[in-house]
Amino acid sequence: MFPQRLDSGLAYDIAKAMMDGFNRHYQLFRSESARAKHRFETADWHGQQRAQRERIEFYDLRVREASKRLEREFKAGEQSMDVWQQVKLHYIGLSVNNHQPELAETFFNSVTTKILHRSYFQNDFIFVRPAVSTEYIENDDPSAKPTYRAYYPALGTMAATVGQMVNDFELRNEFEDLERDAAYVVAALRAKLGDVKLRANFQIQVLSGLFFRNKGAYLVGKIINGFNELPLALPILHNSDGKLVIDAALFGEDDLLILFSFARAYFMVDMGIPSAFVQFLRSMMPRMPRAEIYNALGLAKQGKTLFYRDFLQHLRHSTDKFRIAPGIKGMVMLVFDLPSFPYVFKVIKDFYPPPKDTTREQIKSKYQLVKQHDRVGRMADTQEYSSVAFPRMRFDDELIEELRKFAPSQLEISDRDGDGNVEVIIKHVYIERRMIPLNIYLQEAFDIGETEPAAKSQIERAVIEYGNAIKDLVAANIFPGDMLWKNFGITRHGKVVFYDYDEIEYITDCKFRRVPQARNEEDEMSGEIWYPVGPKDVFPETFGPFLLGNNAVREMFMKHHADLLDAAFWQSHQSRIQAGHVYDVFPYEREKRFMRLNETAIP
Ligand SMILES: Nc1ncnc2c1ncn2[C@@H]1O[C@H](COP(=O)(O)OP(=O)(O)OP(=O)(O)O)[C@@H](O)[C@H]1O
Repeated sequence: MFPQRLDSGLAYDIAKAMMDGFNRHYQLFRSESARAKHRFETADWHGQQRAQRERIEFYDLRVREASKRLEREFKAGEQSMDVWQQVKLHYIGLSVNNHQPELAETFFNSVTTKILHRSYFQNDFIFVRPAVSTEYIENDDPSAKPTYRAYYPALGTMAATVGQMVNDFELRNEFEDLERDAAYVVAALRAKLGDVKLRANFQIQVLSGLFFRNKGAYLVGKIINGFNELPLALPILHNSDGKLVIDAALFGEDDLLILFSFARAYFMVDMGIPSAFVQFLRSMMPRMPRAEIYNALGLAKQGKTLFYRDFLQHLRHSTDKFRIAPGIKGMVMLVFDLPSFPYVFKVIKDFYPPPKDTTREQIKSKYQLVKQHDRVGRMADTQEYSSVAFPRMRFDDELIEELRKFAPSQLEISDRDGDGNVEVIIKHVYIERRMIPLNIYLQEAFDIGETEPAAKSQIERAVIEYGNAIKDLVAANIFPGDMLWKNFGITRHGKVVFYDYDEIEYITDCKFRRVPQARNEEDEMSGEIWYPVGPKDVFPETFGPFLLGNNAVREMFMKHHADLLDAAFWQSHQSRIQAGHVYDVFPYEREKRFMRLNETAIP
């Protein structure tokens, strides 16, 4: 029932306390993100990674704080439905002039569902879709930064403008040679645009917050000329003397999609009006769901909320059925998908056959580790959901049987809300981007015939990228544990990404060993492992037989990545990480780096 009158003072107080809780959350989130600039300037790389990790926890802490306060001060959980209806209306009123109303609504949903018993809250009490618009929000405070700045260069002043764009961020460090770098950017732009005529509206718009991640800072903007818009990102790094350089110029949607990929750590950006940042970024990457843009900006709860809304809408407007995901079934995870929807759903099974020796808690902690770790473009991000309800009629019977058999504790089939529609309710599920499993990708090439040029280049790409993926993971202190092809997927951009986390370990926790010399002929001939193996022991020489059964694959692997079969490779990386070295991770190809231009200039 819609309340006719807002007559409960208590409802207002609850709404106000909730909004205070949200504002406190966003203020802390924002100042932690803004401090990334200082960490970048002082080359505090460990601090940057720690902050990236810790910021993920902020949201849940603030939700817990706010719900405790509401219980303590207002006995919020004992209030009537009428009061809660009014709380929501007051909250909408308080959100109208807020600069992050969409986040405030999500915060309201989190706190409300925590306080009210699940069966008690209905959609009337929470925001199932936005109530307050995020269009045209501006901060009228004269001291506030605008969301983006516009520059109007002429042909002859382009390099000076690029310099100005960078200087406007007022980074404290000196540049090695900003004029030179600006000239590189302009040359790269010329090469990209060719001889285009500059139209009256020619301009460069630059988001006013720098994007920080690991050891990099990124200027993000777009070039507008006539009806064309070209996305742009300039990575700024420290050189070995602590001076700054623009390392590359990234142009176009694809380069930006790789920079903002779901397989990387979230950015730190000082944003007054996050929805305006999202709109700007979406105009550059129209195919990237808003949910993933919010995730990339570190606003993961908003990402989760939007993903779920997109998913429900997709369900309403599609007719296909959920099915067991193509590929080799997991021993630990039961994976299913909806063909028309580009994500997979992963449920932890109730039991695991040997040699798997793990528990639900351990598996969850590995997924959590990946969430908090720098994913270096090589590990898919997952969203964790509990009690997700799907329409039963959209489920393939074979999939229901599979769930009944392997994950009965996670499955409920019932008409939970009594509306006559039977639902499949899954207690706990991870959702992540769907990729083509690498074993399937390779098999496609084998089926064409390994001598066919198209198949050959497909195998080559897969094997080289697979090795590169493992090497990036190693640099980030991750040992994948299970390196079989089926545990990696290939993305739309041809990047190989790892997605099977249950056996993941830190490189620094592993013991990389050579296989000992056989003691006698019997040992040598034995098909069994005759030497003692500790729980964290890894024998890289033994990877070959599992991975390299196919000749074409073997040849390519040995050409590019034979070092992965040598314990010394792993040991040397381990020592570097132990010595505190933080590796550079580039979300763009080496060929794009300006450094290469400098190198070629050296005789
Ligand atoms: N993101 C994804 N995109 C496409 N397919 C996927 C994805 N994640 C998993 N799969 C499919 O599901 C299968 C099982 O997934 P996963 O490897 O995560 O399970 P697991 O139980 O941990 O496996 P293992 O038995 O190797 O430990 C994969 O082999 C693959 O075929």
